[in-house]
Amino acid sequence: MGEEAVHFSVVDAKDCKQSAFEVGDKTYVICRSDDDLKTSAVKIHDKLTQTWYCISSFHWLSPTILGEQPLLTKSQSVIPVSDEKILVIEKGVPLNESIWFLEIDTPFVKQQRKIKETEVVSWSKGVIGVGQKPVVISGPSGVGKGTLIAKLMKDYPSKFGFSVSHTTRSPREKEIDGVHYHFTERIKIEKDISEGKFLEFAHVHGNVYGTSIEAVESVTDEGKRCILDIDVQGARSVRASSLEAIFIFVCPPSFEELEKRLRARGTETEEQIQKRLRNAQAELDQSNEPGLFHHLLVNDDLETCYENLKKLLSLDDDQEDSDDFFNKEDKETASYSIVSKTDSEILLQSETNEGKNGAIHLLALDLSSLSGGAPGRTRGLKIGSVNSF
Ligand SMILES: Nc1ncnc2c1ncn2[C@@H]1O[C@H](COP(=O)(O)OP(=O)(O)OP(=O)(O)O)[C@@H](O)[C@H]1O
Ligand SMILES: Nc1nc2c(ncn2[C@@H]2O[C@H](COP(=O)(O)O)[C@@H](O)[C@H]2O)c(=O)[nH]1
Repeated sequence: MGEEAVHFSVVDAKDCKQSAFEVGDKTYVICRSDDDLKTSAVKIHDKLTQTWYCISSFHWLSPTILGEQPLLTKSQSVIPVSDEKILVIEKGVPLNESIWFLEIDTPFVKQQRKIKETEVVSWSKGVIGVGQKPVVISGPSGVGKGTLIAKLMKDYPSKFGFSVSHTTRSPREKEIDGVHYHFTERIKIEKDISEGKFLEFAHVHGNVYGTSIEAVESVTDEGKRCILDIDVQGARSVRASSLEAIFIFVCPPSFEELEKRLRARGTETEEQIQKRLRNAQAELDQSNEPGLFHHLLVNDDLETCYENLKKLLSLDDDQEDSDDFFNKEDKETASYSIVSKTDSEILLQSETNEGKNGAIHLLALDLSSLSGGAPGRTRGLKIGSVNSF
């Protein structure tokens, strides 16, 4: 962007310790929590019912605030970017720690509001770049999903990361807590699910299995492509979520061969094997459903199937994550204020980062490619330096 193209329009950006914004029929106040002055609190005023939702002994008047919350710094710069999200820039931290969105009416928030029957908002950390799309692998029990994924992890340890699911089933011999699964109690997983910490969950073969938002995001944050091994119900839920992924269904060469593999694995009782085989038929029936899986792979000969899986993954035209900007320039503490906004771009001005000749450092935050990450992260931010003046 050239010098002449820089316009400072008057925008509704609040730059202070407490910010209030009207979006639709509601006013959102972002402020410090009374209990812990470093964390944020959100109060919501509904103009239609003239009701305040803030921490209260009446639970229906306390808003539910989901997601990891930003630590409040000396001040924030805040502006609504759409009817769905408010952008919050925290000051005095490295830029890649400073960009947050308060989701006020995204599909995820709408869904949670219905479930909880109260006001809900959700914090989501802004992340530069899109990362590679996660890969969801489904297929009947015993078809070889785990075997294929293990080979991929062994051959490409720096490229792929496994989404470690939670389950209420007991560990098998050689299964390690935190590596193969997070083995958990039903009461604990149900509480976490009700608090919106899970991307998806399902009752599978008599146990609860679920993918936490953290399981997926921690892999993507490491710069790796996340692999999910989940059943068809889970795949369906992820398909309906904001997470954009590649969906692969692994089929057995025959039902007889599937049964043979399941028995040969020797990890289930006869009763469990029968249950898994019944569920296998139902899963196979859904594998061709339009709009569910992008690819079907037959796992007959393991090596051939593995080669086909590798081909599918390398053919995918995902963009590489580009965090060059942060690597080069902005690991250091920065304080940026919002100075102007268009539909797709926000201009930020550094307060501390003046150039040698006293020039003001400007950054353009491009919101045009925001893509659905799992709730908890807003990926697809692009950022670039604007000519100083
Ligand atoms: N192509 C193959 N040919 C023969 N055996 C195979 C093949 N692929 C996997 N197996 C074997 O089949 C058994 C089941 O494989 P695996 O545990 O990977 O299945 P899975 O789909 O992950 O099952 P689950 O959903 O129950 O976790 C294992 O003993 C594995 O070694
Ligand atoms: N919906 C989900 N399904 C999951 C998850 N993790 C695993 N699974 C599926 O469960 C069955 C059984 O697994 P097992 O380890 O007991 O053999 C298998 O189909 C997995 O794909 C999850 O987080 N969500």
